[in-house]
Amino acid sequence: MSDSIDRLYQAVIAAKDLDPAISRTARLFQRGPAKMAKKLAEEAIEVVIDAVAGKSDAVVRESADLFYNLTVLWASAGVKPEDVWREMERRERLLGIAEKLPKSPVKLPKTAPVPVVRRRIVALENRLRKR
Ligand SMILES: N=c1c2ncn([C@@H]3O[C@H](COP(=O)(O)OP(=O)(O)OP(=O)(O)O)[C@@H](O)[C@H]3O)c2ncn1[C@@H]1O[C@H](COP(=O)(O)O)[C@@H](O)[C@H]1O
Repeated sequence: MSDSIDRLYQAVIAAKDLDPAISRTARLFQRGPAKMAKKLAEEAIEVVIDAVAGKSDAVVRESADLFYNLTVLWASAGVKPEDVWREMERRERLLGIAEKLPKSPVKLPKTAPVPVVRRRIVALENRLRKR
């Protein structure tokens, strides 16, 4: 999937300085981040509506529109896809570590200094399951 988004991002970068009369991307860059954000939000809502309605084909189409508008906003904000992939890999490693944390707090001998109470890292799926 990331290859497709990387290619889309390159296409968006290549299109942003084209004639706005023929390129939607150039038109979005001409109108600026607020318009880009509005389009992205609209697409996100369209994905939600179609998903709730059980229209999976429409979810596919609207998700492609969502990814397009997201890459446009990334480009405008100076974000590259690899920045996002790096953050996702960091979280994967972090959650991976969380998986290895003992489920119950570690029993420390009385003489040990009182540990700084940190928010226990709970794996994402556990958090979702508790909702
Ligand atoms: N991947 C996309 C892409 N996905 C979706 N869209 C556009 O986004 C629209 C979907 O948003 P909407 O549903 O809001 O469509 P709309 O209602 O007609 O739009 P508005 O009237 O609301 O502005 C589609 O109709 C497409 O025109 C895209 N436009 C361009 N790309 C790619 O971006 C690159 C640059 O293309 P140009 O912008 O055409 O130069 C190319 O590689 C294209 O393939």
